[in-house]
Amino acid sequence: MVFDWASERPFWMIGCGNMAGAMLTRWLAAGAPANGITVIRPSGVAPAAGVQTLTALPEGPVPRLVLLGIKPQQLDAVAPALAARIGPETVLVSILAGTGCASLRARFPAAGAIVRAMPNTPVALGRGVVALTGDRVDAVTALMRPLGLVEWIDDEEDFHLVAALAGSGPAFVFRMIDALAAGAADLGLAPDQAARLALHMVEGAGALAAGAGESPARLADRVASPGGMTRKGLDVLDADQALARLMRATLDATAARGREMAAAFR
Ligand SMILES: NC(=O)c1ccc[n+]([C@@H]2O[C@H](COP(=O)([O-])OP(=O)(O)OC[C@H]3O[C@@H](n4cnc5c(N)ncnc54)[C@H](OP(=O)(O)O)[C@@H]3O)[C@@H](O)[C@H]2O)c1
Ligand code: PRO
Repeated sequence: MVFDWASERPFWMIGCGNMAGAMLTRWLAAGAPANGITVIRPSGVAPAAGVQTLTALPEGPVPRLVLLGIKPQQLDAVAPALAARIGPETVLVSILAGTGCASLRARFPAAGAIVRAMPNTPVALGRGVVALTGDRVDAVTALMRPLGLVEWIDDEEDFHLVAALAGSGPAFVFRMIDALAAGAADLGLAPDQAARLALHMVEGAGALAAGAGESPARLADRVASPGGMTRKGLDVLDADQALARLMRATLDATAARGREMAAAFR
């Protein structure tokens, strides 16, 4: 199913910062009509040419689609006025981390459907991940398709972990790129050259893993020539499950904050 930009309007984007802006960038690049989207944000700064950008909700018909792209801390400032404009024909899609469907339903009781989405910033290139939970709306699946991999999550409780892995994940990879470059620089390479090598290596390795049809473990074995040098490095990562434990602890701390936010923004 292809998203029908002509009939799914008005389409309001409430907030259009780093994350919603990345989604908009991709939708426009994939052919969405700029005049089919209205952005509402306090700064009034148009995120792209041709996109109607307002500082307050527009007059006129009830929106078909609302993408909530504000921070969870801003929800209670935004919800009352927005709720008054939403009707049963409205599908509300929220990208707010740690803000459950029940919290959204309590604030937007008239909405026809409520979907939580957890995108990540690589959606700007159409190579992101968008996890979805809540009311299963085919049009939302179609809307998210141009952004990258779309996955529905059955149990909303899993969404904290999904958000940690897919939503926050790019930040962890960016840290790893920096750590690889810093390590090489510390061992003697010129820092700018180390940064270039680390970045392109990760880009190529990710693309290879995505297209290989083989597990990352198998691909790692292919790099580690018997009796060669890579195995010695893998041994450092694998000793006492050092990397696996670090990744687990990273995801655990991230998801725990999601649960904490869910408790705070009930
Ligand atoms: N960043 C990520 O990688 C990521 C990934 C997944 C989910 N998320 C979720 O995405 C949401 C936004 O995060 P972000 O990183 O994009 O934050 P951000 O860059 O700070 O964007 C927040 C947006 O909210 C707008 N805003 C603030 N008050 C508003 C109001 N009263 N009415 C309408 N709009 C208002 C801001 O408008 P102005 O720009 O005009 O000030 C801005 O466009 C969060 O809920 C977060 O959990 C983020
Ligand atoms: N960025 C948002 C946060 O840090 C949600 C996942 C990615 O809260």
